[in-house]
Amino acid sequence: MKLLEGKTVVVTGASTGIGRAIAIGAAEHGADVAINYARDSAGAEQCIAGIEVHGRRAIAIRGDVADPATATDFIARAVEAFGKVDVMVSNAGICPFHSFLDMPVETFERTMRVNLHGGFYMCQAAARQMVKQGHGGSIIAVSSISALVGGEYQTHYTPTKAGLHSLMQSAAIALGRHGIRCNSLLPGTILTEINKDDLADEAKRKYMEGRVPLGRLGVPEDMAGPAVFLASDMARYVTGAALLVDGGAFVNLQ
Ligand SMILES: NC(=O)C1=CN([C@@H]2O[C@H](COP(=O)(O)OP(=O)(O)OC[C@H]3O[C@@H](n4cnc5c(N)ncnc54)[C@H](O)[C@@H]3O)[C@@H](O)[C@H]2O)C=CC1
Ligand SMILES: C[C@H](O)[C@@H]1OC(=O)[C@H](O)[C@@H]1O
Repeated sequence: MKLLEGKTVVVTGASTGIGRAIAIGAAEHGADVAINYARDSAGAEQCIAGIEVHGRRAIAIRGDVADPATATDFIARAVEAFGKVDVMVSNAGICPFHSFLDMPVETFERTMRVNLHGGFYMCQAAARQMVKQGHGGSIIAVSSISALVGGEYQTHYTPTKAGLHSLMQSAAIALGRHGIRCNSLLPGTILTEINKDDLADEAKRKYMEGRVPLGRLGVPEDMAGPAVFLASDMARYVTGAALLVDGGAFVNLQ
């Protein structure tokens, strides 16, 4: 069964990793997809090809999500191409691992701007379009298990992920009357570019794997099904919720 037939899905930071897998998963379920990407044109092209393989239309628009103008431009270009926006997946993010006591101001501020401010601008721009269209919609923020737990080298990052989930809770209230659902997706540890260096440390990787009851770290494609579910009418009464997709890592205390 195709869950997103006839829908337009927009995904930020989709040239790689989780964003790319969600964009392609949405196309597999019948959606036309607009992707935002920062710099990696080759990655964006691969994502477009992955969408088109499923017989769906795709466009890629370059832009830094930290700039509010990127969000209005992205939504306008998606509407120009496909006529509407039904689903926003705000996925773009960075996690430059760094210790707390000597965190450079620029690293802290950039992480905030990309992850939290960027997510706000993108979700707001999509919501404005959905309200104008008048037939509801679904907004998904890619938050993290890190919204729930800390990380020694992620003191600048985990607050952005908690903030995104909080944003979805408040937006769910603000937008419920318009039939727009807002939820967050909380991936556990997923093997992507964002943690390639961190997990190159064999001991760290083994430790992280050992924490997962399902016995392996995640891959980007593990996020596609949960995102498609939240985007689809199967989740028509789900809003303000957080869907943790971590192989069971969070509950594995002892
Ligand atoms: N990999 C993991 O273990 C987890 C990742 N996440 C989140 O998933 C999201 C996707 O990350 P991954 O796929 O893992 O890593 P990734 O590094 O492959 O993907 C991040 C994407 O965001 C894009 N991006 C970064 N800054 C941008 C900007 N200023 N403007 C536009 N795009 C920008 C990158 O170009 C890249 O395509 C991030 O928000 C991350 O925080 C959440 C939980 C776990
Ligand atoms: C980048 C990290 O490996 C990753 O990001 C998250 O949000 C997860 O909690 C992991 O720590």
